[in-house]
Amino acid sequence: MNSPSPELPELLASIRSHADLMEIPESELPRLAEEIRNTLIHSLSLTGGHLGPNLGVVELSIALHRVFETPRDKIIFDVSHQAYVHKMLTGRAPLIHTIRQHGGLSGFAKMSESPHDSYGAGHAGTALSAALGMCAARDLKGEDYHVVAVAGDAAFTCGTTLEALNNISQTTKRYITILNDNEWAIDKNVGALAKYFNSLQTSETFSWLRDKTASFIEKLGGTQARDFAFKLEGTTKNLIFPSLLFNKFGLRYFGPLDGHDIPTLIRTLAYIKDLNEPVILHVVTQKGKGYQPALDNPTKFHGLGSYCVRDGETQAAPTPTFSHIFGSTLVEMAREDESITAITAAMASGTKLDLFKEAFPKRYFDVGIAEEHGALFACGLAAEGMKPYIAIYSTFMQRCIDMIQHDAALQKLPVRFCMDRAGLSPDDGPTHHGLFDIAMIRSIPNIVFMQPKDEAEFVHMLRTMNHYQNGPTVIRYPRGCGAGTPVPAKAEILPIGKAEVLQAGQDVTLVSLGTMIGIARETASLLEVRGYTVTLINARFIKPLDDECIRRHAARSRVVCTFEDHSISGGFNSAVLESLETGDVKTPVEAIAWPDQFIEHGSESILRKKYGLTAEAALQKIIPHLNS
Ligand SMILES: Cc1ncc(C[n+]2csc(CCOP(=O)(O)OP(=O)(O)O)c2C)c(N)n1
Ligand SMILES: CC(=O)[C@@H](O)[C@H](O)COP(=O)(O)O
Ligand SMILES: [Mg+2]
Repeated sequence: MNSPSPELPELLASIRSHADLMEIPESELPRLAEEIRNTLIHSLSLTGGHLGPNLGVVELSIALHRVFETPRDKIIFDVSHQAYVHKMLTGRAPLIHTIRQHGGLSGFAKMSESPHDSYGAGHAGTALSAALGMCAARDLKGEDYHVVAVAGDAAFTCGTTLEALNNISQTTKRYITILNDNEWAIDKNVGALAKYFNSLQTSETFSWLRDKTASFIEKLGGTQARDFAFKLEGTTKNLIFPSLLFNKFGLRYFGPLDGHDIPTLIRTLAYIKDLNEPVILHVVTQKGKGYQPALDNPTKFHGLGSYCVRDGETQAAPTPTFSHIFGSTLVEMAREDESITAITAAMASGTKLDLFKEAFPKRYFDVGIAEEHGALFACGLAAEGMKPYIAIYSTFMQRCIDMIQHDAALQKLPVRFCMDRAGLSPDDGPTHHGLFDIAMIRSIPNIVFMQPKDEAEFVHMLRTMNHYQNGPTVIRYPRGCGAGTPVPAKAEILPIGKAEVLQAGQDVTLVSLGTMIGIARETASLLEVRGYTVTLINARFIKPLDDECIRRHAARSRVVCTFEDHSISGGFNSAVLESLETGDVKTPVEAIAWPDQFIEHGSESILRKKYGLTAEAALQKIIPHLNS
């Protein structure tokens, strides 16, 4: 990615190091904040990205970088989708126009991108634990740098965050957590803690504090700031006892503070920086601050593609996506089947379970960013005769492997695991690609595991899942649309473990999984124009694999080629190889799959070409076997 860097506004352009940031008079920092906001709004209108979360942390990021000095001090962002401002303040403002573009900046903190990114992420609930490990390392090495974990309110719905909280005070005396509370996950945040945080914000005391703080703190500095911080803590402790919960975890609580008030943030951070006890600072921010369309629609502006700066309008994306079909099919099935329930782990919009929520609010559960809990909750529902459908992106389902194995499969509980975003998540990149789930799941006994070749087959598979009661079923499907096959009026129940033979030939057997059927079909055509005859199998089931069908066709071909949107390591190709070996079929096997490495971010077409997930690449692999 080497498009020229657009000109940056004056103050932002002047920051190449921490010293440059410190040169800017404090009175000019609000202007810097405005410059950063404008740059974000304009730059992301072209590239897309996580606009709302970043607009919300502009002042907080400035204050953090005024008080702490990275890379010596460590700032660890939870998810790190809100780290764009941090990137801009650590020498990467001239590259902000490359964010999420192939070869450009990552949309997340990334250790290999900059020494200022002390810890990378993409999944939620990692910051507090990783920061605690860093504190322990610092203490053991006898060093004295600061470690700050910055986590959103929804990160406090993650089990790992609560597990870290439970451990902090027994591990270190110097630990700083910032709770960035904007009341939103991607959709509205849920759960008891969200309610609790919210009650603090709306309390009269916080309004009083908000009014008083700004004028009061401006007059302060040095020891007066210290006094103020004590007052702030004392006031909130006495009046609305927000500190109670965190005190029980051994953390000293400060806040809630207005997270857009730079002087207050700087004074408070400077005060808590050297405390010899673990601290949590609760700041209240507005997701999307400074841009009306983002304030009006926090869910849309959490993360989006390109948009029009004037009104925030985006180009309509092609529909129906697999997620849409999932959401609407589930609603239809639930009209006839009252035992159907739906569970999301804070991804109602992304998975389109928002359709189900609207139709059947009582049978819909948003558990927060708590995939493991969601999966166990689904097991409980299934154990009591309900039909739970839990929709989770492939990358986040990684957290549920234990629940799928130990709880659902071992006990043959008919939980329906619906795995969206299986395959590439192009702009998010390696933290989000769903390229490992087959390897993780196919070794689990008692599982039915499938992937549809197109939209119509997806509906049949969802119906098949609903019918199947002998154990857990898993279905993987990709981001976006398939071939556009019309959704059938009447869904069929597919025979479990039976592949579909789309055409039969003698020379080559192509075994395709899911929407890779498009590339497999193209490969078949390229072979046919060269005079070869081709068998084309749509596998449908990863488990149970249709051994009989695949072995029979493979045995009479000169070469087999498998196609999957998954890592080569342990995936569908491995399943076919195992099957052929067990069946004593000696035909050579080629694979079109992602290599055994983390795949960077970038557009789908660039990545597929680069890594050879194309019909041309398949042909190159197959032809030598036919010439020999
Ligand atoms: C384990 C996991 N599940 C789901 C997600 C998807 N996700 C990304 S950001 C986000 C909401 C984060 O909300 P919060 O932490 O409050 O930060 P905010 O965006 O509000 O600043 C979710 C659910 C994720 N990144 N990781
Ligand atoms: C940061 C995060 O995890 C989500 O916001 C993710 O970027 C959403 O991806 P989709 O656009 O595929 O829903
Ligand atoms: Mg939030």
